[in-house]
Amino acid sequence: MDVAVLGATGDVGRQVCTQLIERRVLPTSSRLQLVGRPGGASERATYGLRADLVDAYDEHAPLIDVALSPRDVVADVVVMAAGRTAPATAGGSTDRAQLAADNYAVFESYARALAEHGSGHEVVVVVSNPVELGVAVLANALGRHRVIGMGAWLDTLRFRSEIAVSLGLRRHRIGGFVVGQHGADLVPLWSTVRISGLDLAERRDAVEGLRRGRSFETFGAEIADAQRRLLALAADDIGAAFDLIDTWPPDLRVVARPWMTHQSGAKTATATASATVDLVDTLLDGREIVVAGQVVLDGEATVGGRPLAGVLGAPVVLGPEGWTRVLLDEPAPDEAARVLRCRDRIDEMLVPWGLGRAGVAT
Ligand SMILES: NC(=O)c1ccc[n+]([C@@H]2O[C@H](COP(=O)([O-])OP(=O)(O)OC[C@H]3O[C@@H](n4cnc5c(N)ncnc54)[C@H](O)[C@@H]3O)[C@@H](O)[C@H]2O)c1
Repeated sequence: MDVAVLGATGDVGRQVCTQLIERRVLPTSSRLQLVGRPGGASERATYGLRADLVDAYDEHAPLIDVALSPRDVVADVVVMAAGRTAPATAGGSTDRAQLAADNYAVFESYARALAEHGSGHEVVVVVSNPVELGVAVLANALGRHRVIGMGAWLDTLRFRSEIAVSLGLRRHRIGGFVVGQHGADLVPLWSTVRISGLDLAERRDAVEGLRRGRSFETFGAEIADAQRRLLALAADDIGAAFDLIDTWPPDLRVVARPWMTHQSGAKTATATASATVDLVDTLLDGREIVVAGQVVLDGEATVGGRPLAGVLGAPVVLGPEGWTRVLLDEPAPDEAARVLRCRDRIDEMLVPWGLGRAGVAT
């Protein structure tokens, strides 16, 4: 099985390539295709990255080659990590509408090329932001079951980690999913949280303690306030900003910590790549595993009694040919209301591209 990484020399792309080899997800008989842009710095760095990876991992590296045109992408799994990112500076614009305008052309060029020249079976893992736009564009061209955005899986892993830290447990003892839109508009589903070793009543007590009497009715305002406070603090003392995050409840930390990490200049490339490689590993493995991901829904799940359609992060079964089933039970009322608002905001973002709920091909 072969993997292509689009935007291989970017911060995320480079980490994805490194972790694919380092974690031995790709056997030596497979091929890793590094995809860059022709001409200039990208072309030079793509060849350079190939040489560096071979230098580092010669004994167990897969075959590594370079492609510089969307039509030359050949792989079973394609990781879309190309395109612009929000500036990694304190107060830098995180305007997803502007990102959408910038990255639409990148999504579209690869979607068209894969539809025309691909095998018809590639599965695409979308990392580039806005993840929801990337998923909509690629699903429209390739079919919705072959495209999954990794943002909801990364958010899910972060939610589990933050709960684990608060309870003094390891992450693998925590279950539960984050759905919705990647970024500040995510929906951590407390109703899906499971804690191994705790019965129903103990779990309910633990979750109530962690939520500190809050509901999602005020979550949007809490996030905006948290970001304002962090920006003010980070200007003089970034350490104090991270310390402040530690005092907040887990669902707020899930949004605030990666936001601050990106704004600190470090970006979130390592964790993003790790969650992406998890999904690639699952796709290559041949087994079906429940993950969360941004997918194009067509009424497979209902929330608040309404069938969900369009792009949304949701728990899905992922296997070698893409995602199949959606495993989303009716959430709690405040969660359902936030999911529906979030779905509407994604839809608004997609409408200018003709990819709102009404325009998404299924
Ligand atoms: N989903 C997530 O959780 C998550 C987390 C972090 C970053 N991201 C997103 O991932 C994307 C990459 O982030 P980054 O930090 O690596 O950015 P980066 O600027 O470091 O790298 C982007 C790379 O894309 C390449 N590129 C641009 N257009 C291309 C094209 N048409 N073909 C091939 N390559 C092209 C650039 O040359 C560059 O190497 C961004 O959209 C960012 O917002 C997503």
